[in-house]
Amino acid sequence: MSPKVILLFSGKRKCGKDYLTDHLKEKLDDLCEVIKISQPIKSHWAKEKNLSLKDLLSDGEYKELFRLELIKWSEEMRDKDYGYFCRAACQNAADKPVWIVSDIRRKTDIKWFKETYGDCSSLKTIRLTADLETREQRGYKFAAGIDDATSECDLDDFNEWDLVINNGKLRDTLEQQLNSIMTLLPTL
Ligand SMILES: Nc1ncnc2c1ncn2[C@@H]1O[C@H](COP(=O)(O)OP(=O)(O)OP(=O)(O)O)[C@@H](O)[C@H]1O
Repeated sequence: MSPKVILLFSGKRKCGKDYLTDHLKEKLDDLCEVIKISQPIKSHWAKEKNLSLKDLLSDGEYKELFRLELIKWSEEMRDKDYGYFCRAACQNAADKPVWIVSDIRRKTDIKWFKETYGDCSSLKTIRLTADLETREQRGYKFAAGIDDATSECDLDDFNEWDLVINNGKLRDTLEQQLNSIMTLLPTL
């Protein structure tokens, strides 16, 4: 069964995607399922390449050895099938009225969700923003090849968000931020 509402969250590194979606999860509790598109990438790759997922996920030389290849492989998969990782992430998601997708990165991610669930679910897109100084205080440091790549920048010029939430300086309280998200939900 499809969820009633799918909330698609996006934002630059260290803007607080995990922070806000974790708190939203606490608030909605059993009504929701949190989905991370990035999660299946490594497990799919490990399976495809017959590698140990444990070794791949540990912070060792093994991971470094394959990092570039992993990025290249995931780009190739996306070129062939832009819904590949979205589909993989949703495949095992629990049957809950609300899905919180915490890390959309591309216009094609939004396109895939609209095509796949748009007829039966209400889709809402939410952009989290935070000023550079705040993000840096949270540990962000520009990395060439990552922060200037498509996966971090493709949604920078998307401007059809249902809701934009400031999570930097002069942000609302957490409760106000969560309430603004709740206004997007129908009565569940
Ligand atoms: N509104 C907030 N109040 C206090 N701390 C916050 C707030 N938002 C985020 N943080 C903190 O900032 C840090 C970065 O946030 P978080 O990990 O949620 O960012 P992210 O967007 O998921 O980052 P990444 O894209 O790198 O995974 C965390 O330690 C988090 O607890």
